[in-house]
Amino acid sequence: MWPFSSPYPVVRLDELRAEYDYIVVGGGTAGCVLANRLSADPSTTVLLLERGPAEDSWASRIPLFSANFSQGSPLARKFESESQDVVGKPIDIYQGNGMGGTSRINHMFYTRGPPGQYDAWERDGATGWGSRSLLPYFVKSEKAEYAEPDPDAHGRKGEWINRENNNFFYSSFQQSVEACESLGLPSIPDLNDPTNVPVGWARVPVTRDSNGHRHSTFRAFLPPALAEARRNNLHICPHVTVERLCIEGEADDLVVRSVSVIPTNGNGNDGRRTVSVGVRREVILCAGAFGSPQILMLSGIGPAEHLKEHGIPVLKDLPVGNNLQDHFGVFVKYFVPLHDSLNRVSRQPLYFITEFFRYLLFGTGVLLCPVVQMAIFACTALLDNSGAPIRNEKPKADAVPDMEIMPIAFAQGRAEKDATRGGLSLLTVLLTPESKGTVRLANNDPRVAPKIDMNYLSSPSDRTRIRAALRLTTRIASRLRSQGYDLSEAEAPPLDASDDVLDKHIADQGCTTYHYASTCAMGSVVGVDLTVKGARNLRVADASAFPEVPATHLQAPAVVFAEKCADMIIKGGKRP
Ligand SMILES: Cc1cc2nc3c(=O)[nH]c(=O)nc-3n(C[C@H](O)[C@H](O)[C@H](O)COP(=O)(O)OP(=O)(O)OC[C@H]3O[C@@H](n4cnc5c(N)ncnc54)[C@H](O)[C@@H]3O)c2cc1C
Repeated sequence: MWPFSSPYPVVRLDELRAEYDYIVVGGGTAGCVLANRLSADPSTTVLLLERGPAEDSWASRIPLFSANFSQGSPLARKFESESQDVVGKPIDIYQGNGMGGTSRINHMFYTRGPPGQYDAWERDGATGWGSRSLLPYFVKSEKAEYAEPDPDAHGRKGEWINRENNNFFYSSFQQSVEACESLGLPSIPDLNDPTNVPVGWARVPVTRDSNGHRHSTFRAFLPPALAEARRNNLHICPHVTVERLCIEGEADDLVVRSVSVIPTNGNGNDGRRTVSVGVRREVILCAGAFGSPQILMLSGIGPAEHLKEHGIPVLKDLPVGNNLQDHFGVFVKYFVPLHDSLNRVSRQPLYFITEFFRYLLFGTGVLLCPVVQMAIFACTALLDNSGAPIRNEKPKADAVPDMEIMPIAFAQGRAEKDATRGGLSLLTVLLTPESKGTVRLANNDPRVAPKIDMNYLSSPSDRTRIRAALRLTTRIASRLRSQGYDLSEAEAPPLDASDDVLDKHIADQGCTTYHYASTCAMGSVVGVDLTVKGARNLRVADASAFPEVPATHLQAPAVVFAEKCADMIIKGGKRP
């Protein structure tokens, strides 16, 4: 129902019950799924605790506005990383802050990831996490709203809508398709069908509903009518920060008894007003790749030496916060005609007003945020020294692409400053990094961002592969130009650039792609049932639990981790 006719049914901190069966910490991408599934049984009580707000305004659902997270949105939280050697400065990190979490501010791409990667996880010991085991969970949550989705690969009855971008909004996308095909990178007909070889170019589906609104996991899994219907057994409490878990027992038999919560925006005495809520069965952490390890460490589960430095009694020595991964990206920027670029919006106010009314009246146009509609996936091992795909080396069905190029019909920097031209960025991304960073406590305050060191390109193989990926990118740009597309270098290395020139470009244009993962990795921190090692009733089910960062965009895998976690909890019965 939209707009809301009555306020969203939330529960205040002072209204919480003394005890719940399940407490879900973090109402983000994964947390909304878990709260939905666990509260489906009316005899089960569930509490969902979220640091940010629950309001879901009209503007926050318009794709273009809601993806503009860096302009001080209350739904986004900004951190600064430690200085990164590769770019010589800290990088800005953003995460969602509010019900729906990062699915409220992200770019809405719905991509599941290559089946070969999940199968490799299973071979490495993650029993039950192979592609065949995960497919039913992808299908369960999905409502695929396109013409004829293959029923073996897609769901049509789930809660979470995704749809294809049928027509290309900017001509650079069609030009990129032609460039790919002439270079020997074929079409992937359906990026999310596990029977397709995941190498080539593909249209990227997005989580947007038929009204042209962002379909976050908040909208999908906890819509107002459902929250209202379940208000007796599902309590949703926004604007609170989980401080720590109160845990009893010995190192290999820990039991969480309660969760300590404080108001997020409180100050002075109010800010320290701690409420303790008891848990009968389990606590599930869904506070994201920075929040979940932070809460574990504040609760005494983490690297022993680090906890001692902060005066935190060590309950369990685990490598929490290690294994931080992200997809490192490098912008390659070109000038293109202004009319073929989102940069036009800021140059021509009249154009923006026309597009605004076009969206209001017809639900189409630039406010749908059609700046990325296709992406290119390749394996650097199958490129020659010049970056061109080797024609007689075909990837296998279980290939895991290690690079992605996203043509983005927008560019910052020089392209943004030129009033007469627009920008096109070819964002070149390393999908299977070997480099690992860390998340560590800055201090003992749960509201203070932890110290984040991404450690990008610390593995020599990562640098070699990002250079190879950039060579393919410049080759694609060269094809665009030879096809007659009006493109010239803004901030881009030339074709056949040396390693030194590429390294300088990487230092200038390296960036995060916001895919933070694996800080409570399966295998080292949680087991295959997502239970924290040594704990009886504590699981982690969000992007921090991935054994490694999936070679794709992360929201669909995060939802699948939540789906499988809920299924394991429901089938497993009572704990402890
Ligand atoms: C700008 C951006 C664009 C992206 N684009 C895409 C895309 O197009 N497609 C895609 O697949 N992926 C994309 N991603 C990545 C993807 O959205 C995230 O990896 C994924 O949504 C993370 O889900 P999560 O459940 O792990 O965490 P989140 O969704 O971040 O949820 C964590 C929640 O926990 C809350 N929380 C944290 N600490 C506490 C605490 N102590 N107490 C209470 N609550 C707490 C937070 O407020 C938040 O709501 C993007 C990410 C960003 C930042």
